[in-house]
Amino acid sequence: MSGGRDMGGDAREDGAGEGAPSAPGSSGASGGADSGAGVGAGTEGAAGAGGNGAAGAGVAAGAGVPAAGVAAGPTADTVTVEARPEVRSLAELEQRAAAGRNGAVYGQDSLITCDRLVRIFTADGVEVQALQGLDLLVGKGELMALVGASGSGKSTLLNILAGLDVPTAGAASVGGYDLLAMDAAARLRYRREVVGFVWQQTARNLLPYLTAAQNVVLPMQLAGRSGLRAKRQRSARAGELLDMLGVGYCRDRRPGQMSGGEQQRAAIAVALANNPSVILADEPTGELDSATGEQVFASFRTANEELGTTVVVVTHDHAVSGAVQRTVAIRDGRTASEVVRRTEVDEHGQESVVAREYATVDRAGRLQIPRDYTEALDIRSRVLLELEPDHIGVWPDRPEE
Ligand SMILES: Nc1ncnc2c1ncn2[C@@H]1O[C@H](COP(=O)(O)OP(=O)(O)OP(=O)(O)O)[C@@H](O)[C@H]1O
Repeated sequence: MSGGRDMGGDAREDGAGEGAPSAPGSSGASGGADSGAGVGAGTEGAAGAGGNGAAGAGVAAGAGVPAAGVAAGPTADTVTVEARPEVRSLAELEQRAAAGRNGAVYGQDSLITCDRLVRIFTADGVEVQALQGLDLLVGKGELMALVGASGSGKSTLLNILAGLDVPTAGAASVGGYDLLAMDAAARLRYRREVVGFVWQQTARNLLPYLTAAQNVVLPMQLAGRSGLRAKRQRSARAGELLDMLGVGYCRDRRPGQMSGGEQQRAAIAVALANNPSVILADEPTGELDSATGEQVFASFRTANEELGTTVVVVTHDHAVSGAVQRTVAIRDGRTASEVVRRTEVDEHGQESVVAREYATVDRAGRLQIPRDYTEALDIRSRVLLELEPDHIGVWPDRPEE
């Protein structure tokens, strides 16, 4: 992981600045002791910064062409800070356009790519913009969470990724499937073979008149071949999946004979039945007590670690959002910030998990400054930007003293 905006050593697990305000500038990551809301882009991600004479020039955002541009790199996690050079000639313009065309395609190495995704609902003549140009990349094998306030667009996004809903505009792909261009047959294949889904309501995940094993076999039957050998293989796979998730003893029980946690773990086995690339889960621990929720989350982790399945969980559960490698916060239909956790080993060999919060820079170069930061420094409509060799300073727009 390179670049990104280190918003403080202690990440706020609720993400998106939606939790309790934290003191801005406490990270010590920005330049200058009196820098206020200085934004310290990590030095790794600042390649190319300060490459021309524009560095260090104070610029009032919104007042003409800024001298310093912040542009998203090839992935949402890679932030390239570049000074915007003056255009000198037509030849240079052409050269830059060609470089753009030949550059890395956004999300080309990701399993899930959402590019400026828009979803507008119309109800009773009123338009609701549930997704407002959302960018998101998820790598193969990731275990990540989506968080955000109620109504921020999480379920809308998950339904699109599940192939249950179609975006109004933008682009979205999962495992090479273009979610806007699939015909009915491709959509069915996608939902059977590429994604698995776990809902919050336990009753929605399992058919009540089938045993746990029969529930796991069902998607394989729908997708698979007939014949005795295939039947035995399906049954064996159902048993293996239930065993792997710690609910093998429930294989002959119907949902009504299982606890909520057991049902959710069996539901994960159902979602895994056809060996999907990704499992999407919407509040899978929402109806469970914390101890049971932890067991269910452990099953997602097992699926991720043992089978390499990518897992995307929408959650309000802090135990879940705090335990994944990456937590992306959605605010007002856009990705706003993310917390990335890494295990670091100190000089005594002691391991600890270090969480850092990053602000998202979207494809147009827009950066959302968390509300508690802007409020703390009374930042309103504009800020001063200063491009330094290894970071960008963001300054409140105060009248000259
Ligand atoms: N089918 C629909 N018709 C009209 N508006 C909708 C529809 N589905 C969602 N919305 C609206 O879109 C916005 C985003 O809703 P969404 O369910 O995605 O939010 P959410 O972040 O999942 O919220 P929660 O955490 O409460 O589940 C909300 O304003 C919601 O009212």
